[in-house]
Amino acid sequence: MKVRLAVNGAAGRMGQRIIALAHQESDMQVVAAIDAPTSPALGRDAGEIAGIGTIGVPITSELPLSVHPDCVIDFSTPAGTKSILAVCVARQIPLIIATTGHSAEQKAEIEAAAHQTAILFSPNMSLVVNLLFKLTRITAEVLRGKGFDVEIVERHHRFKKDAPSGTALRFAEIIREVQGGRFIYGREGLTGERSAEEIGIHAIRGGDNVGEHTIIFTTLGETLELVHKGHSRDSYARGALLAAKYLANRPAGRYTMDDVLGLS
Ligand SMILES: NC(=O)C1=CN([C@@H]2O[C@H](COP(=O)(O)OP(=O)(O)OC[C@H]3O[C@@H](n4cnc5c(N)ncnc54)[C@H](OP(=O)(O)O)[C@@H]3O)[C@@H](O)[C@H]2O)C=CC1
Ligand SMILES: O=C(O)C1=N[C@H](C(=O)O)C[C@H](O)C1
Repeated sequence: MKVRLAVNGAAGRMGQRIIALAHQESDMQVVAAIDAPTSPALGRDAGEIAGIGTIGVPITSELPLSVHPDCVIDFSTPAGTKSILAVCVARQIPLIIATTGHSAEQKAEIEAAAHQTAILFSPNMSLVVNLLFKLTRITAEVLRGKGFDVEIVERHHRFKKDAPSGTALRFAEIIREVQGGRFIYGREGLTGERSAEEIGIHAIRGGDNVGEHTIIFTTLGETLELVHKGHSRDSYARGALLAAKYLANRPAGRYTMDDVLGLS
């Protein structure tokens, strides 16, 4: 049985890679491709937009009622997540939310929706970034109370709409869960000396960088840096496809990339 996949944000950078890589999988079939109601890609074939030739799936502004996917992957915008979340809840379709930049209120809505359908919500679908979440937690536990300052630096392409990245925020949350502290977004002016509880978060934007994150643990005399550098969006896309195979036909509930990757 093939996993029937719908993609939200299908004409975007990630949506195109999802469609291209899913098309290569013998056990997957792209059955729907959704994008913004204002998208110039509406009505065009999703495979052509993704650069792989026609696949017989037009880009639409909504999930057609006649199409029944086993799973939806969302790489869009917070507004795009809101629309597809309502559809997936109403139609009981498992949903992978890879979009970032949601408000606290929207994150709460996503968590609540997991009571009604299967939801996997992760700011990063890469295997090794998810491993780095674990390594960061271990490092924070070992260095807790030993006088280390923690700062997080992320770099992304000039087109990215949200800052800091969802992944940087997740790293910061992990530090705060282990050590306590408060987030400081960049610094400017007469800030005074750094206080021990600060967790600095810094966003660099430029060029075509597909994503880099550095978690800096620094003290008087030495520094430890944990670094991930993405080279291609395909690392995120492959993780999302693995997640779709895992989530298809699961009952309602909140699932994580740790479940998918066996990192729990
Ligand atoms: N979790 C992860 O591993 C990763 C997450 N991301 C996140 O995924 C998201 C998308 O990234 P990226 O592909 O680079 O961005 P793009 O801007 O290239 O793609 C987003 C797509 O969503 C479309 N869109 C906008 N509004 C809606 C809507 N209401 N319904 C459906 N589609 C809509 C956009 O259309 P239009 O351009 O016409 O507005 C665009 O085609 C971002 O939030 C990014 O941070 C990215 C990479 C990895
Ligand atoms: O917009 C991107 O490109 C990325 N966004 C995600 C994030 O905000 O964490 C993940 C990855 O870094 C690429």
